[in-house]
Amino acid sequence: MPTILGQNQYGKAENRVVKITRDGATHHIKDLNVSVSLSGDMDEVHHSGSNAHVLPTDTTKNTVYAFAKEYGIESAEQFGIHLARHFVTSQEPIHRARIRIEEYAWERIGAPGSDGTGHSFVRKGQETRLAQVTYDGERWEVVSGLKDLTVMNSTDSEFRGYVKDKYTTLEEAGDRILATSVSGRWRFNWAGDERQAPDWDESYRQTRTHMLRAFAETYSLSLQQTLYRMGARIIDHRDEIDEVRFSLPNSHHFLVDLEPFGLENDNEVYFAADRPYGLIEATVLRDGCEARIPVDLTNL
Ligand SMILES: O=c1[nH]c(=O)c2[nH]c(=O)[nH]c2[nH]1
Repeated sequence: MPTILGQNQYGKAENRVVKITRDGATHHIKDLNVSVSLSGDMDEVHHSGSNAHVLPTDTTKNTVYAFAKEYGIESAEQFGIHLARHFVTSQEPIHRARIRIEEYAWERIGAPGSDGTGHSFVRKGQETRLAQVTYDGERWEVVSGLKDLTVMNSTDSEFRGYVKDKYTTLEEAGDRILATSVSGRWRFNWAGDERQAPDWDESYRQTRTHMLRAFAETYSLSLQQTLYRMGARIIDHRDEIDEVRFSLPNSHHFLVDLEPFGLENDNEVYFAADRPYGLIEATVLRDGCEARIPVDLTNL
């Protein structure tokens, strides 16, 4: 049977790179997990086994570490841009590079110069920051995001007025807990001019703040409505972002029946279920813009 080669890509996944920048006794940490994925004129290695076009995955790993020294790590996005540009412009057979980065945040233990050492850190238990940079020699795409940002509203959430059929048992809730672990991605409209690049770190901080403010300040009629407000607030306030997608598990908190113990449960004691969970997912777009973030965020 004749066969043909379909989509293919290769590279070194999950290069763990930690960069310490020493400013006298005050040190700074960048802790990244960098995955390189290259594609292009790679038919021969699959068909005949010729490696003539193959830059070894080992080399792509080495490049990540060398670039941490040569360019430093200003932000995950900037680091990804250096790497993507390098692979596409230095290797003729490579036509497209996709760099995915997870960033783990560290917090100082104490303040440098007062009660801190300047070199002691505790890993932040909150979200993981994400960045993906794709370059094909012409077009850039930068998508940033986060995962595992766990948030809760202990009131100002209800869920009523939904469809009821013969299988519906859910009681309407006028005052419930709304909790989720945010997985979000946002796509920049940056076209590749370094002089017009956003301040990636500041953009991340602001976007995260808008997302959290919208979660906190929305009187929620459903998680779907809260999701839309979170996305719309980002699009409204951040000109550099055209598209936001969220995947929000609805972490259900069920009131426990305390009656068997002769106790009243006045919206105080809940069972936090871990599964199953409602899964609410949607994209919010700037009007006139195209949706390009994949529907399934585990694919990004
Ligand atoms: O915010 C919610 N949206 C739903 O679609 C839904 N479905 C459900 O059972 N509970 C909830 N909550």
